[in-house]
Amino acid sequence: MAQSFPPGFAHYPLYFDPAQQALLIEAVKAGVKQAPFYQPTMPRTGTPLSVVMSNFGPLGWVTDKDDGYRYEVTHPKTGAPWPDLPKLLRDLWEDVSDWPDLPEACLINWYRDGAKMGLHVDQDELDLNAPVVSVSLGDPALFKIGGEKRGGTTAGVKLFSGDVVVLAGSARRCYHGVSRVFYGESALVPKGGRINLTMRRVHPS
Ligand SMILES: O=C(O)CCC(=O)C(=O)O
Ligand SMILES: [Fe+2]
Repeated sequence: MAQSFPPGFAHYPLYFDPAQQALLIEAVKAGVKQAPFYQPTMPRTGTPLSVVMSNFGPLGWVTDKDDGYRYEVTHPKTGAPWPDLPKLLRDLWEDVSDWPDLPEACLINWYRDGAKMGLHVDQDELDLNAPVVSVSLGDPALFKIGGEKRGGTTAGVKLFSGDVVVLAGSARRCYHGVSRVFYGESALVPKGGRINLTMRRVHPS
């Protein structure tokens, strides 16, 4: 049977060409010079996530043992504001989001060897109507998306460097995750692996 993706899910293969991907990597390198990757941990248990993270934008998504999932205006380790959202990402949002306001946060996930992301719903935002727009760079990954309730079947798509995914409508409230990264297949990310950039609105427009 054909896989079924929820309404509002969109995949734009190779939205960014290799030259634009290289520019995005330069922007990430500059960003993490100002706001270094840090090791996020799960609420309560303190278990480390397998990705390391940073953010662009006025708000950054962070998590740690004591205070859990939340948005912060400053980096949890340096206390400095997050770097500005790069123009290429702003332009992408304006092109594909169909939303009147710019995103407030852009999470930078770095998947190194063996990293993945369990099924979850992005739900720390005060408005779940604005879409989530995400960019894949570097190694390919298997992205899974199911329904609005936990459990049940998922559909899967292999995301390659330069691909963009939009979660709007129902898909915005659906469980999704990254079940594996094909580590070492791309040479784009200087220290290897996959970079994912996920833009979100936090406050209602
Ligand atoms: O890495 C991806 O493609 C998905 C990331 C994600 O779902 C998230 O950061 O909430
Ligand atoms: Fe997510």
